[in-house]
Amino acid sequence: MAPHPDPYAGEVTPDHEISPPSAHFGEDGARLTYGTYLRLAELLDQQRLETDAHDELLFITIHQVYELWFKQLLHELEAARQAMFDDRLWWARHLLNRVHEIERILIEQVGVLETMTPQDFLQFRARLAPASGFQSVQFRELEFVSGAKDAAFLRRFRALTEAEEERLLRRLEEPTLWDAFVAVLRTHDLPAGTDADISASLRIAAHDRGGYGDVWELAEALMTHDELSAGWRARHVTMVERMIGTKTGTGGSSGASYLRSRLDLRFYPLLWELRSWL
Ligand code: HEM
Ligand SMILES: N[C@@H](CC(=O)c1ccccc1NC=O)C(=O)O
Repeated sequence: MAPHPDPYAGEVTPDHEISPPSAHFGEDGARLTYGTYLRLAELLDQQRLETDAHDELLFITIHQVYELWFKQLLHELEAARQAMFDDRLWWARHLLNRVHEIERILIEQVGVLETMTPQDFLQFRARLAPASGFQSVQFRELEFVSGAKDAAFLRRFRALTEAEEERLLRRLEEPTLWDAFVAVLRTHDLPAGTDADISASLRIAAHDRGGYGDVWELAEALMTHDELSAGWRARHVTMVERMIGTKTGTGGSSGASYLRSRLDLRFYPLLWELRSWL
């Protein structure tokens, strides 16, 4: 058999194949480019350093990437909540699986920031106060939507804009993922009037996966969201201890010991308790 010729061997792609002069697929308006679609001029102009410390760009970039993912997580969790109210359990699970993958990235990403040494961080740390991750509105929104509503955080925020305060107040009013899950139990004729009812219903679903497989898998997906959130808190605090030891935080808290006090937070305690009774 004749050897298969490489059609591109030794050839340079002609210019007309790189930039066709005529409109191609979907190019009618020819309005968008990579940069305009993604708003790169704006995005890449948002890293404004307070000092000339080398590592400050990394510090800002990491936080901005976190906030972009937080925005995406809120988008997915809102849709997952609606899917549960609509009893579209496959869609809720699909979205929660995406949430889990993003959350794994958020944990993994801590390692990038940890390549910064404490002494390099100290070159610009003092300039950050009183700013702190404590003031991340989207982080608190994620906690509220997930089920850990705590109005006390609104009072502890410094200098919330009106829009941010409105967003947090709305999150305090609207249903949580747990409320939506309880609605799913009811839709599937499982009692959910009290915590005791819910626990009993969870046991029924756990032991009858033929009958309640979708409900069980959804409970497990919420459990994974809870576990990964706890994982991020644990990863964050070990990084904090490595970076600043027992120093107080720029946000005015006791620092690592405040963060340690939040490690036991669980969004869905009934799902965790269930394990003891299976
Ligand atoms: C050098 C790296 C970091 C250090 C030393 C650090 C330190 C701290 C400290 C001490 C606190 C307690 C509040 C206070 O400042 O008094 C805190 C809270 C917080 N930090 Fe960080 N942090 C770091 C990186 C990050 C990153 C990359 C994020 C990602 C968004 C983040 C998000 C948060 C959040 C959301 C809180 C509030 C936690 C809560 O109230 O449960 N931090 N951080
Ligand atoms: N709270 C940190 C400083 C810090 O990490 C930070 C400062 C400004 C904006 C976001 C931050 N990230 C997490 O707390 C500290 O006490 O060193």
